[in-house]
Amino acid sequence: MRSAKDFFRPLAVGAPEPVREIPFRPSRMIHFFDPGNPKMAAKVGDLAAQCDVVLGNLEDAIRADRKQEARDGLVRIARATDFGDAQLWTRINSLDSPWVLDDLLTLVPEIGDKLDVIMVPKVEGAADIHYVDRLLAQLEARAGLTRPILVHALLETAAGVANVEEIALASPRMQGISLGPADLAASRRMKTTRVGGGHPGYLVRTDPVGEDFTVGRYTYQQDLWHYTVARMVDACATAGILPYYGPFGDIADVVACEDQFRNAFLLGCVGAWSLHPKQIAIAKKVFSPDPAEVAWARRVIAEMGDGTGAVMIDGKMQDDATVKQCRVVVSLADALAARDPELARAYAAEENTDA
Ligand SMILES: CC(=O)SCCNC(=O)CCNC(=O)[C@H](O)C(C)(C)COP(=O)(O)OP(=O)(O)OC[C@H]1O[C@@H](n2cnc3c(N)ncnc32)[C@H](O)[C@@H]1OP(=O)(O)O
Ligand SMILES: CC(=O)C(=O)O
Ligand SMILES: [Mg+2]
Repeated sequence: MRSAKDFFRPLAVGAPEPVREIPFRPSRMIHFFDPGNPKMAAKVGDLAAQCDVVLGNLEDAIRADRKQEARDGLVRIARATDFGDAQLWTRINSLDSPWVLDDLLTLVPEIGDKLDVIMVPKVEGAADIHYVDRLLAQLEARAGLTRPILVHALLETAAGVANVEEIALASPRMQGISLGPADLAASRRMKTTRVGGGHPGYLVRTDPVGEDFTVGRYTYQQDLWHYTVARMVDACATAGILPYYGPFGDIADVVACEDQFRNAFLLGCVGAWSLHPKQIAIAKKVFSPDPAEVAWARRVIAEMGDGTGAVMIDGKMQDDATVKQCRVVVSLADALAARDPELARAYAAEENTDA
């Protein structure tokens, strides 16, 4: 581990200064596209207008014989597209794969000035981030980049979860972490065959009511991802970086997707992945605080004055700690409204109703 005083020094001569704080940029949905798929490539401009983040995926879901096509496609798209306020991210291949070196050696010099964040899959510990950190610094210096490319880790191995705190703190480049439930399930030897979401077999059951154990008992399905998401959120909050739920693979089930995203939102995540255009609106809805909640939070802040002491509002006790929660909601709402005029109008309309 680097000493505290060296932490913010560039890792290569001529590399840009590391950032001291991760900028909060709206990232409610990280929309995945295959840059080698002409149909998807043609939609990237439109997707950038609707999404906070568009991500050119080079890793899983891109066939081995199409890796180069995807990489070349991403270079073309990045150069040709005006992304407006949207961020451009990529997911490179895993560090043990035969493709990752070409990914980095191509993308940083060719489009390093357009890439905001590089997502690194299957991160197992701080050493993986340190490797990418140094290599990026060398490549940035050679390419003459003036802004560091940030790094996002994908939490999808048992070792990664065991080391999530050190991963989050590994470098000033660390922008955030996403849950990767599919690979994580395999790594943990979970007995599921899904990409995220719950499982009807993972449940608790009420006690028996008589001698027959089969009657009169209710079951409640539990969230398979609660522990990991909560741990990831704590690691990210401690490190000052951003946590995300990952993908929900049952594209048709828009209802369960919304539930899974909302659990993550309530636990502290700032966004989730959209794998299909249908999931963009779900993420936008879920990860934008509800207008009524925002109006309530503003009221609590206003009525609490300097933020200390205790008051009753509509029968509910408010004190310093509820004001802090309300500030989280309001500052997120303000940041999102600054980028999303439709949301700004919804917040303003709710304020006017309330007044
Ligand atoms: C576990 C993990 O690692 S998750 C991350 C890796 N996986 C991914 O990135 C998957 C990304 N998504 C996809 O590849 C696709 O959405 C699939 C394969 C799941 C489904 O694709 P399709 O069968 O084509 O879906 P569908 O027929 O509903 O598509 C409707 C339209 O949306 C387009 N579309 C589908 N997904 C996307 C996308 N992610 N981005 C942009 N356009 C898309 C299709 O090209 C199609 O376009 P068209 O109307 O011009 O023909
Ligand atoms: C997101 C991802 O890569 C996974 O779930 O494996
Ligand atoms: Mg994966």
